[in-house]
Parts: sequence; structure tokens; C-alpha cells
Amino acid sequence: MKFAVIVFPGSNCDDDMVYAIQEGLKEEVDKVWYTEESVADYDAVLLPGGFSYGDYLRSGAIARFAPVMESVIEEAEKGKPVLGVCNGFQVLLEAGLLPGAMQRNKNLKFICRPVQLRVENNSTGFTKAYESSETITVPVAHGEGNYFCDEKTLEQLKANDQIVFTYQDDINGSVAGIAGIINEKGNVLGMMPHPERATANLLGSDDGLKLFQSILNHWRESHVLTS
Ligand SMILES: NC(=O)CC[C@H](N)C(=O)O
Repeated sequence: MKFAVIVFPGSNCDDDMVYAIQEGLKEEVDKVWYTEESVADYDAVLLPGGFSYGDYLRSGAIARFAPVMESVIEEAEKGKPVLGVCNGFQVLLEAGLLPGAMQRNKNLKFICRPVQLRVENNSTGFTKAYESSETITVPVAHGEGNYFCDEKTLEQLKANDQIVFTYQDDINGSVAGIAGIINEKGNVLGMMPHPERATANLLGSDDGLKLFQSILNHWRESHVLTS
């Protein structure tokens, strides 16, 4: 399986994402610069964390218009797996690939520490390796992680099982404790916590690895390997 890690000016978790794929999954991965025109040759697209364009205007608001995003949106609409972590999640929201928006954390401070999450939906192509309602430890590192959506959107997210991860404790004020959501089709996941920083016990937790393993297993199931 071949992964693309998109690099915007200001991305700073791209190497961690590459490490997770190379060392954690032992699969192929390329960094793809924001000026590239196509991600069509890749099996999955990963939008990493960071401060794209210095978080000016709103986090992700400028990166959403980077040249590569046209192809990311096109591939997402065709059903390709797309994962956005932290700033990557913010870019997906700004691009309209996921509903809702991010606000500053309720305490107006940057939060950087491991947190406990609950796996709310383990039947997605990103979470099948987890147990239902499993509690996992994954670090967060954000200033704008306070997820907001209107009541109607929240009802839809709940009705369609699109809430994938919630925070065990209210760390940033997010509506319904939302830490990660998926689109209706099930191929675009955005999450504020960083699974790529939790892929080995040496890093404090390897609970993030199952997310990448789920993506790989899901892809293998739909691409029967003959060798
Ligand atoms: N680690 C990150 O991706 C940071 C996300 C974002 N720029 C924020 O502070 O909210």
C-alpha cells in the first residue's frame, strides 16, 4: 500500500506520520509537496499536523486552497481513504470534506499532553482493529481543538455513527466531547489527537498503531493480494 503525506508550508508532524507508516506499518510512503497537482497514484492520503501558513485567518483556512487540495478533494470524493490529524483535521473542515469548525480551546491555552479517548465507532475502515468502546491513550497538541457544529449537524453525526473518537474528559470544550469524526461515506476521518505519535511503547503508547493497521487491513480486504 502506498501512502501520501501532504506537506504544507508550516506542517511539522509530517516526519512523525512518515515514521508511523515506515516503521509502524512497514509500508511505502512519500511526502507530497503542497504544490503538486495529483495524489491519484496513492492508495491513501494523510494530512499531518502543524501550523500550515502560520495558522493565519483560522487554522487550515489557507492550506485548504493549496494547489494539491484540488486533487485531495477529488480523490476523497471518489472514495480514497483520507486521514487528517490535528491541523490536517482543521484543513478537512475548512475544505468542507467534514462538517463543523474549530474554535480556540475553551481555556485559550495550547494543550500538549497524552489524553484518554474512547473509540465510539470501531466499524470504520480506520478503527476496525480497536475493540468497541476501547479506551486508548493518544497525545494531543493543539490551540484550536474545540470542535463546534450546530445541533442539526450533531444529530446527523450521531444518527449516522460518524463520531469515531471522544475525549474521556472535557479537555477543550468540544461539542459532545468530539475528538474525531468521519464523513458519511466512511472514507474521510479527521481527528485532533495524534495517533502517529503513539505507535510504539517507547513513545509512551502504541495505541495509535491500530489506526494505521486498520487502514492497511481495510485496503487489503478490498484489493485481494495474489502473491
Ligand atoms: N499539532 C497541530 O497540528 C497544531 C494544530 C493547530 N495549528 C492548533 O494549534 O490548533
